[in-house]
Amino acid sequence: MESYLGIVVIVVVVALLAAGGLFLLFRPGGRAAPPMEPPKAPPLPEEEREAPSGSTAVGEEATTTVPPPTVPVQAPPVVVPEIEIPPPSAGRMVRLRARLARSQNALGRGLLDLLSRDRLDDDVWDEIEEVLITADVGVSPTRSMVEDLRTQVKVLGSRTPEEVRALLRKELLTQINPDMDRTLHTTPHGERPAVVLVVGVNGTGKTTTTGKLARALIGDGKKVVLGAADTFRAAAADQLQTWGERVGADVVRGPEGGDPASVAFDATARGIEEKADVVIVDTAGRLHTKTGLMDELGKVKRVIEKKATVDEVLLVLDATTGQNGMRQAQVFAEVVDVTGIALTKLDGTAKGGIVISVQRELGVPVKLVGLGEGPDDLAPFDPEVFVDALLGE
Ligand SMILES: Nc1nc2c(ncn2[C@@H]2O[C@H](COP(=O)(O)OP(=O)(O)OP(=O)(O)O)[C@@H](O)[C@H]2O)c(=O)[nH]1
Repeated sequence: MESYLGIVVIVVVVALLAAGGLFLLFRPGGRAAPPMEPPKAPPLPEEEREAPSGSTAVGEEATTTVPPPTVPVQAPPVVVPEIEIPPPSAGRMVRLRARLARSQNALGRGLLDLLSRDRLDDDVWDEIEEVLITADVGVSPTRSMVEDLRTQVKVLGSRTPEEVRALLRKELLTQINPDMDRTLHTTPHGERPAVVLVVGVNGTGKTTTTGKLARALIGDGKKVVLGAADTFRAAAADQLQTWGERVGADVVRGPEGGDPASVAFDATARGIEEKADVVIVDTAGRLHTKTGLMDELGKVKRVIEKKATVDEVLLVLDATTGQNGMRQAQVFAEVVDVTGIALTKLDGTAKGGIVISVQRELGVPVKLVGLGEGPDDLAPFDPEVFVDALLGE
C-alpha cells in the first residue's frame, strides 16, 4: 500500500513539473529559444555561387567530375585607341637643337678654340684637320674647308672671337649648301597620293623614321596611309601598325615573308581609295647581294608606278655608323634613285660632320634628321639651325 502511494506521489510531481515547463514555454509574450544556425559563410562573388568547378557529384563515381558551370562570358570592354594629334613639323629643329650637344662639343667648340689661337701654325691646322676628320666631315670636304679657312684667316689678320665664329659659320654653311632643295615632295597629284619610299639597312631606324614621318605629315594636316613592305621582319610590320594606330593612319601589311611589291601595290591602291595625300612605304633593306636588293627595290618601285608616282626615295642612314654606314648608303644609292636622306640618331653622336660627307658622297640633300627616340623627334633639316647649334648659339 505504501509503495502504491509513493508511485502516486511521483506521478503527481512529474505531472506538475511538466505543466510548469509547458507554462514557461507558451506563456503570453514568451519566445521559444532560437534554433541554432550554422555559422554563415562569407558571401561569394556572383560567379562563384555556382558549384565549384570539377566538384564530385553526390551519388556518382568518385572519378566522375561535373563539368565546370557555364559562367556567362562578359565581352571585354571595347578599347578605342585614342588618336593622337601630333604637332606640326615646322620649328622642330629649333626645339631639338640642344640634342646636338655632343657634336657641338666635339666639332663646333673644338674648331672655335683652335681658330681663336693667336698663332695658327701648321700644327694647329693639322689639329683643325683632325677635328674635322674625327667628326666624319670626310677627307675631301675637310681639305677644302681647311684651305678656305687658311685663306680667309690670312685676309683677316688678327681675329676677334666674333670674327672667328662668323668665319666658321660661313664655311660650314658653304659645305652644307643651304641652296639644296630639301623639300619633301608630298603633294598629291590630283586623285593620286604622293608616294614616299623609305629604304635603308635594317637597324638604321628605318621603320621608326617611317612612323615618325607619318606623324609629322599628319601634324601638318595630311592624310597618310602606311605600307609595311618590310615583310622580312614581322616585327617591323607590327611596329608600323602601332605607329599608324596612334595617329589614325591606315597600315597595309602582307603575310610574313610575302612579296614586298604586292604590299606596296596594295598600299598605293588603298591610298587612292581613301583619297590620302601621302603613302609611305617602308621596305626591307636586306643587303645580301646588290643584285637582290636592286631586284627587290626595282620591283617595288615599278609596281607602285602602275598606280602612282614615287615622289621621294628616302634613304635612312644612322649617323653613328660612320664610314661603314656610308658604304652601305652608297650601295642603296647605286640601286635606286635616292632623292633625300633621313639622318637618324644625330643626337647620339659627336660626328655631326656626316651631314657634310653624306651629301657630298651621294649628291643628295639631307632632308630629315632624327634627334631622339621620342615620336616627334624627327625634324626637317635646317642647315642654319644646325650650324648655329654646332657653334653654340
Ligand atoms: N636616339 C635616337 N634613337 C633613334 C633615332 N631613330 C631611331 N632611334 C632608335 O633606334 C632604335 C633602333 O631602331 P632600329 O633598330 O633601327 O629599329 P627600326 O626603326 O625598326 O629599324 P629597322 O630595323 O630598319 O626597321 C630604336 O629604339 C629607335 O627608337 C634617333 O634619331 N635618335
